[in-house]
Amino acid sequence: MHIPPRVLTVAGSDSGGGAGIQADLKTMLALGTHGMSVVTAVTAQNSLGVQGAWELPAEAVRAQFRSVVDDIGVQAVKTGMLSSAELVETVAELLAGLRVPVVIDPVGVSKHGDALLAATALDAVRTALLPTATVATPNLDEVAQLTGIRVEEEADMRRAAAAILDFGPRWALIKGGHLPAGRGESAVDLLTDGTEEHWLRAPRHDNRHTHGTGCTLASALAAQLAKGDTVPQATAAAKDYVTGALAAGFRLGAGIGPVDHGWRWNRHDAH
Ligand SMILES: Nc1ncnc2c1ncn2[C@@H]1O[C@H](COP(=O)(O)OP(=O)(O)O)[C@@H](O)[C@H]1O
Ligand SMILES: Cc1ncc(COP(=O)(O)OP(=O)(O)O)c(N)n1
Repeated sequence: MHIPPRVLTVAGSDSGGGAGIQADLKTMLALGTHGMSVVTAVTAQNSLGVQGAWELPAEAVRAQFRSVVDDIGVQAVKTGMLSSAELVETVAELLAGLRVPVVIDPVGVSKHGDALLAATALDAVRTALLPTATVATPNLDEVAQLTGIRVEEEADMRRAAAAILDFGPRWALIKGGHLPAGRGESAVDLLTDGTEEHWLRAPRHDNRHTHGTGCTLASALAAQLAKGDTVPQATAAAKDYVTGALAAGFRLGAGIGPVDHGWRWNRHDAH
């Protein structure tokens, strides 16, 4: 009997299905793993933005985590929207007791500019959550929030990675999706543990339907780690998956549509 590797996401729900828990579980399935979830918050969200958000009690987060870990077991974990300092501290404490790869996506603000993490939680992210990470995957806005460093060109990404590594994750993956791009430029991310450096480049797609890129990349990375990849191998495979999903992103609603998590099976001709 084939038993797929088990991957856990600890994140918020996106009612529109493009980001958050929904993106994570679709990604985990697409990459041949069994996805499981600890829901931290529920958002009313669609292609136009976040219309509301409700956090779950810390006790509910702890109970979901224990139910999954103590019975089913996990081979990798990914975290996303954690909402408040209390939930960041709760999740950090739970992760500290695990001996599996952990991908921390320090989600701060959605693509539409809606806050998904309280400003008062940033210290807990720096001091409690990031030290539990095998890989931390901030985008450039999250780098600025956490370190004060404004990345304006590729060369700044090295300094940003060093500042993120100072908080204690084993690897930093600095996502360059928000870099101002010239025509024909690539979408570049930097993975480093302070010794090795891997620059990941992919064709930049001029597609506005990019909702969920960050969640998708971090979940793909966790799924690949659960399957036994090294961090550089897992990151390369995750980058390939998110690039394909983004290229196939499609229009839904009146705003920014989602990436296509089923792009390896589906075909969308009209964007
Ligand atoms: N227009 C694009 N074309 C190709 N890849 C992109 C594009 N925008 C972002 N990416 C890639 O998507 C992944 C997520 O990056 P980013 O958008 O920066 O994160 P977030 O969704 O957390 O803001 C990264 O690998 C990044 O390089
Ligand atoms: C519930 C929830 N979690 C995380 C996000 C942010 O997702 P991300 O993949 O960074 O995508 P964008 O929001 O930037 O499109 C979210 N929106 N909702």
